[in-house]
Parts: sequence; C-alpha cells; structure tokens
Amino acid sequence: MIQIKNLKAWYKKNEFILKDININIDSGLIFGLLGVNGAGKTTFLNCLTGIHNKFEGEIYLNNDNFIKNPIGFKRNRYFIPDYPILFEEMSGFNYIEFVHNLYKKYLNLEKLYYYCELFSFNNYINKKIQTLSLGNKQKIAIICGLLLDTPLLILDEPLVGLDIVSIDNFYKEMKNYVKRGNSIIFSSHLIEVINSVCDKVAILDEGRIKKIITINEDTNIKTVFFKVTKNEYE
Ligand SMILES: Nc1ncnc2c1ncn2[C@@H]1O[C@H](COP(=O)(O)OP(=O)(O)OP(=O)(O)O)[C@@H](O)[C@H]1O
Repeated sequence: MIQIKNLKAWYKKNEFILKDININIDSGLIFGLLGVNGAGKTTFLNCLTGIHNKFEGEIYLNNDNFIKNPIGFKRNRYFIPDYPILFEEMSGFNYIEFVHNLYKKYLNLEKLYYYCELFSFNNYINKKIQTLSLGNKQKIAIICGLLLDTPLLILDEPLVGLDIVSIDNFYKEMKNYVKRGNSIIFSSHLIEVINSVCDKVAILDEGRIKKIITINEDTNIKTVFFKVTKNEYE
C-alpha cells in the first residue's frame, strides 16, 4: 500500500508544481496517471523515486517512510523512465547484475533468460549497452524491473521505442506483476493503453489530483478526462 499525504513539490521556491496531493494506492493494482503536458506527472513520479527532492509531505510504501528511511524505501521501488539512463559501457547482463547487487537481491538466471526469450532479447543481453537501439535499451530496464520484483514499480511512458510484440508481452507481465501483490504506477498519454491495462486512474491537472476513476467495461476515460481538464471533446 502506498500512502501520499499533503505532497507539495516545487522547482522554484513558492511556485508549487504539485499542490497538496493526497492519494492511497492499494497493493495488487495497476494505477494509471493521466494529465496534459505540464500537469506534473513526471514531477510526481520523480518525487516517489527520489530523483526530485524539492518536496514536502509524507510518502509511505508499506511500512517504510520515505523521509525517515529513504534507503529502505528506495530498495522497495524500481523506476523505468521513458528514456532509461544506463551505464553504457556495460553489457545488459552486467547492468542487471549490478542493479541486483545495489538492491541486495539474488539474480535468478532462469527468470532472466525467460524474459530475454519473451522480449526477443537473447542476442543483445551480452552486447555493450551503447551499441543498442532505444527499444533494446528500454528492454534492459524492463527486464531488470520485472526481475527485481519490488513492491512498487514506477513507469513513466515506458513504451517509447518498444515493438508491438514486446508491448503486448509487457502488458501481460504487468498484470502478472500485480497479481503477486505488488503495485504499479503507470504514466501514459495513451488513453487506450490506460483503459486496457489499469485498474484505477488518477487525473492530474495543474498539479492537483482532480479525479480518481475505477476502470470497468463502461468507463469512458476520454470523456471524463476532457470534462475534468475542461477541454472540448465531441
Ligand atoms: N527542471 C525544471 N525546472 C523548472 N520547472 C520545471 C522543471 N521540470 C518541469 N518543470 C515544470 O513543472 C511543470 C510540470 O512538469 P512535468 O514534467 O512534471 O509535467 P508532465 O505532466 O510530466 O508533462 P509531459 O506530459 O509533458 O511529460 C511544468 O510546468 C514544467 O515546466
């Protein structure tokens, strides 16, 4: 369970980008984040990952308090951004092994090769990262995140560059990931994707959560989104 209380974030003092965000995310859910450009999605996710530290408020992940136990908190979450920043001199294998050491986790080779097979990555896992295409770099972060199996996986537009087969396999693995009791927070501009993958969606607008929607067959997120963000949509 993730609890966020009174979260405010800024880049310049007294100019709040996130304005008092309060949200609880239950375990076992894929939680989507929707918002127009500049709404504050990346800033929000960067607060949760620890990349952005100009914030106040409280963030809990299960029993870990982000402020009081940042190392414990960080070991329980993994972040996949739109353009992963990896150590380009390493191979994918070495990078994944390195990150497992940081998280103090055992690297399960059987699972690693299962994911390599699933994402057609067998031919690239031992190549230097700097020689790989964007989509293949993305696959390293995705495979690493799935293997680490942290209670919280944070995704910021992670599908840029992935081929359609890999995207489809990734959706299936996201669903398996939360079935194990973990949570995923997933930011995307692709409403159809949010609709088919997420259990709940928060609409972030001008730094505030304007609405939280539970997705079911009848939900028309697009209509709700346009209404909440006061854009025209026919
Ligand atoms: N490094 C920065 N310095 C100053 N302002 C910033 C910085 N990064 C983002 N901002 C501002 O914070 C606001 C929220 O930006 P953010 O990147 O979080 O939005 P977003 O919802 O992720 O947008 P997008 O959909 O375009 O990725 C914007 O007004 C942006 O200009």
